[in-house]
Formats: sequence, C-alpha cells, structure tokens
Amino acid sequence: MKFNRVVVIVMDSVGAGNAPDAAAFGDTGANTLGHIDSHVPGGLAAPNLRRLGLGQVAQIHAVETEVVGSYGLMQEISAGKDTTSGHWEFMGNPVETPFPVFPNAFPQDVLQSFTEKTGCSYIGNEVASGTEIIERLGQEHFRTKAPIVYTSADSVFQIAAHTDVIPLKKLYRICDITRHEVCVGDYEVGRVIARPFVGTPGAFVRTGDRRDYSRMPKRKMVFEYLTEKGLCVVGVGKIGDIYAHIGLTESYHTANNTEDMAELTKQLLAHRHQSGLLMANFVDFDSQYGHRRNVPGYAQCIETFDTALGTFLSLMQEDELLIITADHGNDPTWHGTDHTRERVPLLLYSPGLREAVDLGVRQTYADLGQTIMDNFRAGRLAEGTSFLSELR
Ligand SMILES: O=P(O)(O)O[C@H]1O[C@H](CO)[C@@H](O)[C@H]1O
Ligand SMILES: [Mn+2]
Ligand SMILES: [Mn+2]
Repeated sequence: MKFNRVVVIVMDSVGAGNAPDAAAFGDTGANTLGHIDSHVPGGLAAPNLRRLGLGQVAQIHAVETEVVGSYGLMQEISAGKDTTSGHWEFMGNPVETPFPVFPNAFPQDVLQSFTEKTGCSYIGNEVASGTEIIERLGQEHFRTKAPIVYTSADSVFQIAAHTDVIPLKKLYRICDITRHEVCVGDYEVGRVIARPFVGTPGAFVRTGDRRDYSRMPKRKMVFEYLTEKGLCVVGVGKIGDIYAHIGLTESYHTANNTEDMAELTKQLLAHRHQSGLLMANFVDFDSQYGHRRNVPGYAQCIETFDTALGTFLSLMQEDELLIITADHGNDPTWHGTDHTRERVPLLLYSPGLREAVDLGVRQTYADLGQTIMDNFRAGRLAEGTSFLSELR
C-alpha cells in the first residue's frame, strides 16, 4: 500500500478519554467526546466521523452505521498535554522534558528583560483566561498603551493588545523579540502567542490574526525528511507556527475552522500533480469552546465540522489517505480551563481502502509520523510503529 498524498487533520483538543497516565495530570475521568455526547440532548450527530469509526473508539451513544474507515486510538508519551508536545510527537519528536510553566505568573527578571528588550511596559502578568483578562484590563490597556501580558496552565507567554492601541505589525514584532530574546534559558516557553483584539469595552473580540511563536525543536521531524526527498509539505492554519516553520514547502494561515476547511480543500485540489503531505490544525474546538468550557458550542462545532468533512471525503481519490486525529483533550465539562490528558482518536479514510481495520491503541502519537515516513519511503523515526501494512 502506498499513497501519493497523505492529508492529516488535527481536530485540536478532541480527545477520546482515558489516557492511562491521566492521574499524573489531575485528569482521571476526563473525556472530551464522551462528556460532550452525554450532555447534548440526543447525543452528538456526527455521521461522517462515525463512518470513519468514531463510534468504535469514543464513548458516544450508539448509532447503526456502516464503518468504511480504519480506526484506533493513540496515547501520548510526551511530558506535556499542550499543542506543541502533541504535534511534535506526531512527527517524531516526543517532548521528554516538560516546557516551563508559570503557575504564579512570570518572575520579575523576565518582565524586566521584556521591558528592556521590547521597549514596552506591560500590565497584567497573571495566570488568566484570555477572553476574561482583556475585558477586565481593557480600559487600563487603553489608558496606559501597555500590552497585556498573561500566561495559562500550559507553557505560554501571551501578549494581548487592541489593534487601535498597538498595531498588528508592532504586536508581532514585540512577540518576535519576546520569543528570541526574553523567553530564553529557563524561560523557554513552548509558545509566545500574539493575541490581537478589537471592539469596545464589554464587547472586545479576539481576531483571527493570532500568531504562535514556537520554540525550536531539538530533533529533526517528518516534514524535513519529506522536503529533503523533494516532496511537498503544505501546512494549513497553525501548522506552520507549531512546527516553527521548519520543513514546509507552503503554509497558509487561517482564522477559524471554516477557513481551515476551505483552504484544505483548495490545497487538496491544487497539489494533485505532486506527491507529499497536507496537514491542517482546526483550532476552534479548543480555543473557542474547550478552554471556554462551552459544551453546546463544542458540540455544534463538531457537528459543523462533520458536515464539511462529508464534502471533503467526497473529493478524495484512491491514491490519497486522510488521517484525522487530535493533539490532546480539552473536556468542556472539566474543572478549570486547561487541556485534559486523554487518548486521541485515529481515523483513516481513503477511497483506495477496501476494509475497515481496527488499528488498536497506539502507544505513541509518533505512529502517525512513522506511517507517513513508511508511506513515502523517507526513512525511519527513532520512535513509533507504522500502521501502513495493517491497512487493507
Ligand atoms: O485563555 P486563552 O488565551 O484562550 O488561552 C488558551 O490558549 C493558549 C494556547 O492554546 C493556551 O495556553 C490556552 O490556555
Ligand atoms: Mn491543541
Ligand atoms: Mn489550547
């Protein structure tokens, strides 16, 4: 079995529950898909994901469905349950040492360095929810013209600014300096994130111009192996940012899931003459609904995605393989606002596959990357087991 193209969709945070090491993360019992399904009247309607085997791997209510995809679960070996750890592990770089987190916000020396290097003062410096902190500090931000600095439970240095106070380009420059000159050494967070927002007090809205500045991976990952072989690697949404823009031949930033699917479809059709990888991260599940603990919103987001997925599946050819997965959980019924340590679904589809195969529980997310390496005869990763030969 060999596919000319592999398409990977990461449904950001759509976990399937029960990671064996969930206790170490305070997440015993968290179950993103299971809990959403049980909280929605009538349960989740996701006929296309079910056709690919979602009902076989997630604890969602039973619906009689003909399964045409192959399916399994993957569990993470990385030390963190953040986006970067998950994505890097997919592509052969599990994160062994946790990225630094700041449960009491940033120490004074980091902030002093921030002020010196960027020439900006700051307000905030809290562990906060991004939507809540801009409402609470928005007026002070207008008065002082200082960016709002905050962190989350995961390893991030977030910088929020209204676009009328700090123009987008300037915010990006501040983030770039923070990434390269401030968050270094013991403060090398997973990501520095630009959080521009617009609107008026009481109605501030974050825009789709968010940018993530990743730390540099220490190991070579799948993208580089593929591009070295002359294959194309096209990223959609946050993919370029998450992989520090290494090994991509093209990258298309998007503002939301709708744009992700539109761009992914466009790129599926545009690159038919080439061989390689096309990968998208659909972030809305996580950022709009998971962190906001919005159960009906999350359910609706899955159902909307499912409908768009139906159209995407109908466009696929026999020599194209689609892999759908997630990078961690973010159970909207859980306490707090952080991600949850869960196994993630692994759903495969190709019109070229004739049988639905149960791929079981994969012991690392790197099985995904190893399968891609195997498919393109691009060598072997140190971690992961290919499931290519299991497909029928
Ligand atoms: O509250 P907001 O700003 O959405 O923060 C969320 O977004 C960040 C990146 O995914 C995470 O750290 C998470 O907590
Ligand atoms: Mn994520
Ligand atoms: Mn998140």
